[in-house]
Amino acid sequence: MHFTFLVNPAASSGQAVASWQVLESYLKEQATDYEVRFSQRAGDIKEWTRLFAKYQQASDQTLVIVGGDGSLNEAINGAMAYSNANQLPLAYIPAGSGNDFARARQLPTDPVTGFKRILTNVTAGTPERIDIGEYVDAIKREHRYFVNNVGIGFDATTVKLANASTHKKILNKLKLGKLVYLSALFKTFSLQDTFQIELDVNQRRHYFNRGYLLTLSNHPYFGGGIKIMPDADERDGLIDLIVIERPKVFIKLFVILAQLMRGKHYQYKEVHRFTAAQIRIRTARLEFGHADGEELGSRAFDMVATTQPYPFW
Ligand SMILES: Nc1ncnc2c1ncn2[C@@H]1O[C@H](COP(=O)(O)OP(=O)(O)OP(=O)(O)O)[C@@H](O)[C@H]1O
Repeated sequence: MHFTFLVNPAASSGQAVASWQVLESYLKEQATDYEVRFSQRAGDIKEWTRLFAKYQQASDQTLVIVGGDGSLNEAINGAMAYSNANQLPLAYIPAGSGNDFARARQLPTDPVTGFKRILTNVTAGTPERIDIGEYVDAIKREHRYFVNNVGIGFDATTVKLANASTHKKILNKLKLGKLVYLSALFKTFSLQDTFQIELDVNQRRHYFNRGYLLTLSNHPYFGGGIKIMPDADERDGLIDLIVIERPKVFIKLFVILAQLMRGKHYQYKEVHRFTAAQIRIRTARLEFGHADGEELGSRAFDMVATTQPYPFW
């Protein structure tokens, strides 16, 4: 049994390297047959996974991604770029700052415990099938997969501002990464405007004039541990969507967001929740978007989103 580790040394502002070092000592101690590659830049993990899926599917080699949600997103997009028919099971050890995918699957954060679990599943030959999201955007002619969420509006603007933060690296090193998002969040309140949304769900069309936050998801979590859709199920083969409109009275927005943190936001008329096999989303004006925390830029969207099960060790 041979393991190939793809490590993103930039994940969690460099802290992923420490996770890898802990794991590597264990691998050496156990005389595990392994090799490791460190990504040099964004895109490496996607390309390496694509090549791995292409050339090594039949062998007893296991690919293990060590990084955050963005690294896993790259791996899925790489694996799916090669083949839809014969999916390459992926193993994943969370070492990012948000780690929402790991949270949803209750994966251990300790890399050695995580690896032991992977080893057990690989030995038994039983990968677990978990939904991954997929969308096709007609405006950008874009086809992408995501492991957690796609966001348009509020959360995407927060991602954009947090990534642009000049203090991100330092605060992450001090384990104060949440402050970056908190400060970006406050800026978003002053910057984010409302936008029109048109949805097609189960042969019905829905219009929202005061769209503020739109999140598509495979599971309950977004934004590094916030349960935005507590009832979303990552194994039901359905895609989950929430739209929050900005209330006419601005202060109510804070009430809704505060209730969101307690999982009690569905009661408000500004909160709209959908689950379906397929959802079409159209927005008219330019809005920021993100997929698994990776920026999609500022654009109008016309996307059809679905899910499909994917094998993970
Ligand atoms: N060597 C590298 N240098 C810089 N960026 C890289 C490198 N390798 C990969 N990346 C990019 O780093 C970004 C962040 O990675 P990732 O999402 O895994 O970590 P994170 O942001 O700390 O975790 P999370 O998404 O769980 O919060 C991704 O966009 C990925 O493409």
